[in-house]
Order: sequence, then structure tokens, then C-alpha cells
Amino acid sequence: MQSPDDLRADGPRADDPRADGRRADERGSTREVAPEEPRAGTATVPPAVAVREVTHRYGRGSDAVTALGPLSLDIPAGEFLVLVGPSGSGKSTLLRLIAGFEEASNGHVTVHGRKPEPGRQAGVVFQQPRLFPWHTVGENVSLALRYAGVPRAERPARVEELLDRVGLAGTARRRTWQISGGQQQRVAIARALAGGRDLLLLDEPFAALDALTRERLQEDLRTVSARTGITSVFVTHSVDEAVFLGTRAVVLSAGPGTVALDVPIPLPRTGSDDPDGLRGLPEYAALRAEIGAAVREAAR
Ligand SMILES: Nc1ncnc2c1ncn2[C@@H]1O[C@H](COP(=O)(O)OP(=O)(O)OP(=O)(O)O)[C@@H](O)[C@H]1O
Repeated sequence: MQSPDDLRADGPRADDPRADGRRADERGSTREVAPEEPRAGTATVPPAVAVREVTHRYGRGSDAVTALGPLSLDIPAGEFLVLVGPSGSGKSTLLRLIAGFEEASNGHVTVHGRKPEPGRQAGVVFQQPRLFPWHTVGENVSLALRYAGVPRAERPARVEELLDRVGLAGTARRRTWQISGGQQQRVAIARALAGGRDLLLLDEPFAALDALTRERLQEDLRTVSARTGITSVFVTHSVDEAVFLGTRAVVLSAGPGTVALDVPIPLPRTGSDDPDGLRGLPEYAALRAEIGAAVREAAR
């Protein structure tokens, strides 16, 4: 396992949508333009993610379960939003709506002004890494690049770069069963970052890891996030993880989830912050207390 200092997350890369000051979706010219899209000459920049008056139900008739809402949320580009809330409050449902895996029963969700499509605008990381065991580490990442339309000749270098970015340099030829659970989750993050998409959705990605590995991955993800500014939505049950990782925390009420608390997390985020120093800040303790109280209240 590598330390945060081993990461090579040195800000936007040449292939990063933010390198030229535009987002990836702004470069496409043939797609459908939704109402939130900025028009040339206007200063209005839409949020990376807009959730408007959304309610979501699973099933029909007497079997229907209302999982979420009504809920509205704007997530500006570059924000690291952490979703916390009791079990069944609809956190995963909200993530799935943003990923485009589900379509809202009422209201609408847009990502950079467009209806979300699975695998298109966002990289997704789940609790289990879901790697292909018959492929090497490098092949797992390469497949994501292929799916993202990266030309074959460019893929080997990009694989190395992505593995380097998540602290796994030199592991491309290893089999996925030859690396630890934490390393597998790093591969899953590298895969989600492939293709230069500027939205990362993470559903309790560290929940199945041991405490020490979990801390290391939290620290490394925070570093990657701070240095790249990738917009992220992260679901967790851990209040400490929420305060440590997020730039903003949203607590959902018991299901169907609505916004019970929405707070900014204005902690230092330089990309080289000392984790112990952060956790020792009085603001850190105050945020933990505030968010923890909201989660307990929501769970009553
Ligand atoms: N595919 C599905 N079909 C039917 N009901 C579902 C489905 N997925 C989720 N639900 C229900 O929707 C509600 C919200 O579930 P969801 O998984 O979004 O909550 P959560 O906050 O992520 O929960 P947890 O913290 O336990 O993972 C729950 O009542 C759940 O049982």
C-alpha cells in the first residue's frame, strides 16, 4: 500500500476537461441541449448536477416503495458532496439517479444540463470493486478506456498514468486476485477515472475494508480530489468519513429521504493536508457533532 505522497495527482492533465478551462460536455456540439445549459454570451454556469423536485418510487401499485423525495439539490462543479443518512433513506437511490441507472418517478436530474446516461457522464465506484478476475489490473483499466473511446495506441500509457494516480504504479501486469482488497478498490477508482469524465459517484466504496486500509484510501482519495477538483458524490454511513472527505455534507431524513441538513465543510484542502492535523481541528469536531446529531435525529 502506498502513502498519499506516492500519488501523482498533479492537477489537471492535458486530457483533463478542465485543462483548457472547459468541461468535457461543453466540447460536444451534436448533443441535445437542456434548459440548464449556458448559452454563449451568458455568465450563467449550470451546476454539475441538478436534482429538481425529485421523487423516486420502486415498484407499482400496492407494492410501490417511495424511496426518495421530494428532494432538490444543486451540486456545483468541483464540489465533493457527501451523502449521509439512516439506512433506507435513499442515498444509493439518489446516486443511481445521478448515474442514470434509474429515472426519477417525478422531477428531473441533469448532469451538466443533460439527462444522465449510464457510463457516460460519471465514473461509478461501488462497495465491491467488481473487477474482472480473468483480466490483469492493467486490462481492467484498459477496458474502461476502450469503453470511453480512447484509441488503442494511447491506452497503455493512460493505464500507467491512472494506476500511478491512485498509488498503484507498476501493478498493471498483476492479477486482480494477487492484490489486496484495498488495492482492488484503488483499481476500481482508477477505472472510474478513466475516460476523463469529470464526475465521480462513490457508493460506500470503503465500507468493506479494514479500518487502517480505509483510512489510507480516504487520505488518498482526499488528495486526488483536492488536486484534481473532480466533482464527486460519496455515500457513507460514517460521519467521520463525511467530514474528512467532503466539501459539503447532506444528511437525508429517514426514507423517503429529504434534505435534513445541508452544510459546507470549510476545512483546509490543499492536497497535502496532514490527516491528523485536520482531525485535530476544533472545526472538525464541531462538524462531526453537528452532522452526527442530524443523522441521529433523522434515524429516530
Ligand atoms: N430495486 C429496488 N426495488 C425496490 N425497492 C428498493 C430498491 N432499491 C431500494 N429500494 C428501497 O428504497 C429505499 C431506499 O433504499 P436505498 O438503498 O436507496 O437507501 P440507502 O439510504 O442507500 O440505504 P443503505 O444505507 O441501507 O444502503 C429502501 O426502502 C429500499 O428498500
